[in-house]
Amino acid sequence: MADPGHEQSTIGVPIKASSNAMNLNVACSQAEENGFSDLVPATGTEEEVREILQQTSLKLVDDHLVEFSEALRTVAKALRRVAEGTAIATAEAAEWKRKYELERARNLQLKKQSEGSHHNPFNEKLQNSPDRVVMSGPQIEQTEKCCGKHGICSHEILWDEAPQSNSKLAQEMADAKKASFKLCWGCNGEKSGQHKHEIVSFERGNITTAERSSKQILLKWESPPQTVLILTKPNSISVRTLCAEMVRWLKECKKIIVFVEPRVRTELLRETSYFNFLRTWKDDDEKKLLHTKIDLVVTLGGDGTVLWAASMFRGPVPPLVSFSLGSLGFMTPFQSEQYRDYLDMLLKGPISITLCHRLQCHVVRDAAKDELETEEPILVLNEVTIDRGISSYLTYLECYCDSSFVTCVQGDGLILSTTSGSTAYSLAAGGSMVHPQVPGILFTPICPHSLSFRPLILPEYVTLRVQVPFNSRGHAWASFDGKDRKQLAAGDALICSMAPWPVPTACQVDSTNDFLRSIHEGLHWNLRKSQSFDGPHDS
Ligand SMILES: NC(=O)c1ccc[n+]([C@@H]2O[C@H](COP(=O)([O-])OP(=O)(O)OC[C@H]3O[C@@H](n4cnc5c(N)ncnc54)[C@H](O)[C@@H]3O)[C@@H](O)[C@H]2O)c1
Ligand SMILES: Nc1ncnc2c1ncn2[C@@H]1O[C@H](COP(=O)(O)OP(=O)(O)OP(=O)(O)O)[C@@H](O)[C@H]1O
Repeated sequence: MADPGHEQSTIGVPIKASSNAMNLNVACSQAEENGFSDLVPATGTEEEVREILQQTSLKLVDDHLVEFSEALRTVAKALRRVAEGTAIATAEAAEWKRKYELERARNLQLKKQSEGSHHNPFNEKLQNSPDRVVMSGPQIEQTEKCCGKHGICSHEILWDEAPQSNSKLAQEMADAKKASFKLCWGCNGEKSGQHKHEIVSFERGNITTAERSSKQILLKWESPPQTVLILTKPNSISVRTLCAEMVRWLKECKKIIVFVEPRVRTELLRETSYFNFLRTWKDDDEKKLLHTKIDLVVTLGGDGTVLWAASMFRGPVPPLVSFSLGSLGFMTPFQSEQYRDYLDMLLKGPISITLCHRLQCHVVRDAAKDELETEEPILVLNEVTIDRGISSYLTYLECYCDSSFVTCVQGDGLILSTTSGSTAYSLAAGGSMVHPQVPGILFTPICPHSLSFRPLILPEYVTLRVQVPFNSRGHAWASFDGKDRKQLAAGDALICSMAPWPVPTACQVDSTNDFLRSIHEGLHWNLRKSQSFDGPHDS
């Protein structure tokens, strides 16, 4: 009798059994092809093999579907990024074109005004030269230097026609006529109005760069400062004592309105009710408006207090004066013992300042439907670190710079640092020390598991994107100036670019002198005993 579970074929073979056996063979070979051969026992019964194959084939289907949907998601995101990038680039190019046309129109007008009445130094030089070239076509002219007030200085004054002359040089010049060109801005060069000054000018076809980093800046008060915010390192008796003394002096000798943190006000009031005049804020909304009231911020503590002060301002930051009451004090150039003299000087002005750039960081969760759906931006003065946190696996981070793939970080993590943060964690991870006025973003790996991964310094206008890919074994953790750890799961990304609000920090002397003094005194840079004169010499 036939097995009730099996139909009979016309030749009396149980169909299901035979097809099952066939399927089994096919499935076995498929499993082997897919690298699951070790799962199929060599001496297993048919039932055991079938069970394993059912599990593996289901697992395979599931895995393939997951992989496929992840791949689709990645492609969709990449397409969206490309589309956004193109839109931004097109808008920027249009804006530059508009500025260029305006500038050109202005130049033509200037040329008309000055024609006939104006000696062109360039032409004069040519006329006096032995190989005199008689210029024809549009006159080459020196326009007044326009520095940023009118947007880009794009005086494109190329001569369109060949100079006419019988001289040999003129003939050679005519033969080697310089091709005209145009420079277009296709990246985030002027994103969010960060770059108000001209970047590149091209006069007579020569590309000339304007200075990108600012020279020493002086801050001059137009009206006397009236409000000072004092921020202090917590749990330090010497800091609290100095704070109380400084508050009294500012109020009584300088008639200054003093703000302190709510914690500090409570502490001081516990000592005496004299400090009732101290101002503070009640909630986050009031705190957000501080920059509209405060003329000068004073910090009493170490570098951590400077970072704390910067983190309080999520937009513009008032000028910051840091008194050293910490151990290292890389960013605290003023000695607290002479605070009266320094404050006297600073309240009068002018103040030599360093604009310490900050990075603006956005976390984009994979769950977000839209790339623009980010969490509140976080501003850092030193760096944002993406590391493996408590995970014991290597971090696996995909990094992009604008739309270009940079690398995959496989190691303990990655530091994206400002130049003023270059002497902090980035330095410890092997990054360069960079003068704080150099505009740039440091890209420093932490313990990379690779012999060839060297730190990079990228230009300040780029946008960096660090993504935890779906095939990462562990999560990553982002921390901001060493604080506020945030977990980044597979698919999450951190987007980082230069923030438009630097921290204007008062210098003791100037930014270069302060920087060099800090690396010598704080970090003992290149400390070595001098070679003695005593010994062999070049004859
Ligand atoms: N391995 C490391 O060197 C390491 C590890 C973690 C954090 N950090 C740094 O600590 C910073 C947080 O500082 P904190 O005071 O809140 O923590 P903290 O008390 O742990 O101080 C870390 C040290 O870094 C110094 N520092 C901070 N900013 C600096 C800068 N721009 N240049 C030179 N030295 C600097 C501080 O003076 C302090 O000695 C982070 O932003 C990070 O740069 C460094
Ligand atoms: N006003 C504040 N409120 C809360 N925390 C603060 C404040 N000021 C500083 N901190 C935190 O206190 C810690 C120690 O401060 P800070 O780094 O200034 O002192 P330090 O460690 O003695 O000095 P240094 O960093 O020069 O060694 C830092 O982590 C900082 O973030």
